[in-house]
Amino acid sequence: MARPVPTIDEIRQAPKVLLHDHLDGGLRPATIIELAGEIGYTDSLPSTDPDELGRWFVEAANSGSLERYLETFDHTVAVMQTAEGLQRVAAECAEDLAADGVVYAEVRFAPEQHTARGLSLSEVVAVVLSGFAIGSHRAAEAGHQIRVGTLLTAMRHQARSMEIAELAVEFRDEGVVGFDIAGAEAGFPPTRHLDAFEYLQRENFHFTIHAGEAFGLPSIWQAIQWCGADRLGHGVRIVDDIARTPNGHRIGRLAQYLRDKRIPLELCPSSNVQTGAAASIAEHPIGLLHDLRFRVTVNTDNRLMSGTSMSREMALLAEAFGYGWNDLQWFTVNAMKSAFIGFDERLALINDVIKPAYAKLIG
Ligand SMILES: O=c1[nH]cnc2c1ncn2[C@@H]1O[C@H](CO)[C@@H](O)[C@H]1O
Ligand SMILES: [Zn+2]
Repeated sequence: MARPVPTIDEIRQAPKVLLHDHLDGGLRPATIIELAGEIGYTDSLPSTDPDELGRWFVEAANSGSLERYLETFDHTVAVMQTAEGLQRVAAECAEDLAADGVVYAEVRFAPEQHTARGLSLSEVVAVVLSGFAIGSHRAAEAGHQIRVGTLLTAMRHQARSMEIAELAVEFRDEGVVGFDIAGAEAGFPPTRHLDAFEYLQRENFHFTIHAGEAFGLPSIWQAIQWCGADRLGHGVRIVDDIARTPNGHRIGRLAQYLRDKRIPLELCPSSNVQTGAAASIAEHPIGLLHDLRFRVTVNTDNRLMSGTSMSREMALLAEAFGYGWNDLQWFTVNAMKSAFIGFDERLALINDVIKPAYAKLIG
């Protein structure tokens, strides 16, 4: 008899690892409303009822286009402009992830978007880091251990990536573990930011690049072969380089390279359905990429805009593809192996936290 698929409540109890989560895409609706009140932004909000506001974000983000999806961030970014606001949002992020059973998370945000009310880039980074520390501490007191690493994002349509890369390196001993570029993909190839990526490589630093989400193989190819990305944010369109044949699959050279080099794909199922990168969860290329043993990881992207959590993303996949605990452990270990913290720390989390917990679940 087939084993029942794990339920969301069971999955919440299992340790999970999240590599792709945006700080400005994960606010609690009630917090947005309170922060808006403090800075005089209330009249610009689509609703002042938390439940209604939460639904508004999901519906507005269900646009089928990345550009329209990204417009919803105007409201979250607007209320993340003060030291207190940023610290609170970061602390709640750590608490929410920990309560969902995430034991290690890399959370990203773009410092350049949070200076509208006079904070400097360094002040923005410092208060977010302190917020993560506060939230992780509170989570531990509530019985949930979490470690949060920070990624600094540069916006790909802007020209500040070198400055943000330097900022990331400046804070490397304070909790910033990597760098990223995000924003609209079509028309803004990663090679526009080559100087920043070359600088990061010279500094022996880590970076991921949003690529292969709203644009296809050329974007992925540039991110890996020109820019030297350690991981791919989404990368889902790598399936364009895989053809079904009567006997199996023909894997093109770029896809083969990613698979051979174990390049991690930060896949975000619900987000991809909302932006039109996948038709549905059941048709999401993660099924094929998992079967072909690419280095697949499961991520939330934006919990607010997708009305989701790490446990929910895993539960949706378990339901759609019949995944059991072995598969969920595989995704989790893949993610931990691909994290930007040191090898010793990754190994300790795999051996001391992840594997013992899944051993019990697998039974
Ligand atoms: O899936 C995505 N693709 C590209 N850009 C994104 C995605 N999600 C969020 N952002 C962008 O990243 C900024 C910093 O966190 C957000 O403000 C948003 O504009
Ligand atoms: Zn993203």
